[in-house]
Amino acid sequence: MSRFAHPAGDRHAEVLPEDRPPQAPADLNTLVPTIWPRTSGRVDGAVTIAGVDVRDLAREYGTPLYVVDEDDFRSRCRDYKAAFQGEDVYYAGKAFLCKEVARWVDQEGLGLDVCSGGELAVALSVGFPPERIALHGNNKSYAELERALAAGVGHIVVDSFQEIARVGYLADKLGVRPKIQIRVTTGVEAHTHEFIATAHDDQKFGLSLNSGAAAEAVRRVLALPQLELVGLHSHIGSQIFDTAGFEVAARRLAVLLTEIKQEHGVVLPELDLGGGYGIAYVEGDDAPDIKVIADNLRMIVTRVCEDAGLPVPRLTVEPGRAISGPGGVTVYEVGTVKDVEGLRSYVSVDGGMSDNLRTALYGADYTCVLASRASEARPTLSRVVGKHCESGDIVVRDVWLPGDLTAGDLLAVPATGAYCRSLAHNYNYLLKPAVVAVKDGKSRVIMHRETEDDLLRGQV
Ligand SMILES: Cc1ncc(COP(=O)(O)O)c(C=O)c1O
Ligand SMILES: N[C@@H](CCCC[NH3+])C(=O)O
Repeated sequence: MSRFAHPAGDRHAEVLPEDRPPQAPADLNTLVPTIWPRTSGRVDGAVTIAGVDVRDLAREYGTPLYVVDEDDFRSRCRDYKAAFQGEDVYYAGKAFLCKEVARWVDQEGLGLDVCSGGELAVALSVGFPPERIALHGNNKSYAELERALAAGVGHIVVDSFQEIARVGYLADKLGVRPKIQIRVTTGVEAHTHEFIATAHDDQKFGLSLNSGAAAEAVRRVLALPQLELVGLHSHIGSQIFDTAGFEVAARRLAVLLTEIKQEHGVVLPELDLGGGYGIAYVEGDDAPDIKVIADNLRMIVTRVCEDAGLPVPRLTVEPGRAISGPGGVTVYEVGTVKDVEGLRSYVSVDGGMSDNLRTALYGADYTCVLASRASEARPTLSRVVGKHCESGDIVVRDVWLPGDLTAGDLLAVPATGAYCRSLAHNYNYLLKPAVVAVKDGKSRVIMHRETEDDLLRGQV
């Protein structure tokens, strides 16, 4: 739970003036380990990531800048692989994908979840093995499906009756027999922001268990011999801390597996429980331990299936945020500092809602530190804002920053490795920042900063 959470307990609720943090932390220079990349620290007062000083990064590549700690990313892939040993882990590319990240995911032996033709194109462009790719999406086009089938993508996760017909038609046309999972809406009300909960009935994803649509989808897929129905899929939402929702979903899917066996005599070998594992954004956020989640999920599915006399299916999980989020840091340069008497200090940086939409979109919590030097100046309650023409353009809603903060200082916002670059946009024609990977004291660009030529290309 966030330090600044609303008393009602909704971590995404608007922070009201009376909810302001009661007192400043004793030391503004400390990097709280749970929210910074595994290799970060301070040297000479400045923040370093993987041994690289953020001042050098800002000088060499400019700001705003996304910094990705390669070892942090890879180590989290390994953590998931170890926790789910014998099962399948697919990285959800929507969290953050580029060619280099696709290579890391491939080298670490994970699968890849893509949900558009664009994500698929990135993966295929670096030779990501198609059999380890799963294609998701609630409105996959004929072109996207055809490309995926032609490439030999390992799983298509079907999301509607129309799509089942489309895939059936295309499989016939191409002479292939794709593996199909059915995305099931389990009716679980995940404890997260409304916009990122995906398993209650009143939303766009999946086929409802309650209404019988999921069971009907099973019938329709089984009726098409050109499709190989291999399993069920559920994704209950994102940034979830409370593991109970995963367990309820797993139980409900296992019940459906039993019903499928009774109705069709078919035993499905796979169960995909999706992603959604929360990460710490601010001090006090208590991210679930992946080993505990893995053990619980396995135990529940085993118990339900054994009770029903079913073989235990192979599990798949699809973490996105939990792999790329913690290793990412955004570095900004301070442009102006404006004290609003009796309220707070407004610190404007050179990016904003175009490089991190999450605060504006979900009221998400972030924190930040002065990164280019240490300071013992008096802590000042501050709001870090961007440079967009929008008063909701907030990067960090409430944070204590040193009172001597000034133009030219660098701020670093941790835990921005997921859903920041991937949600980036060009509002006000700001340029999407570069992404730099750091490792063993070295840095390299893995996504170039956009240029004005990029913005003007395609305009007449
Ligand atoms: C089907 C599916 N799998 C995996 C994910 C990844 O979620 P997260 O980044 O929260 O782990 C998502 C996004 O919420 C999703 O829609
Ligand atoms: N974009 C969301 C997560 C969406 C997950 C995809 N279904 C976020 O930043 O939290």
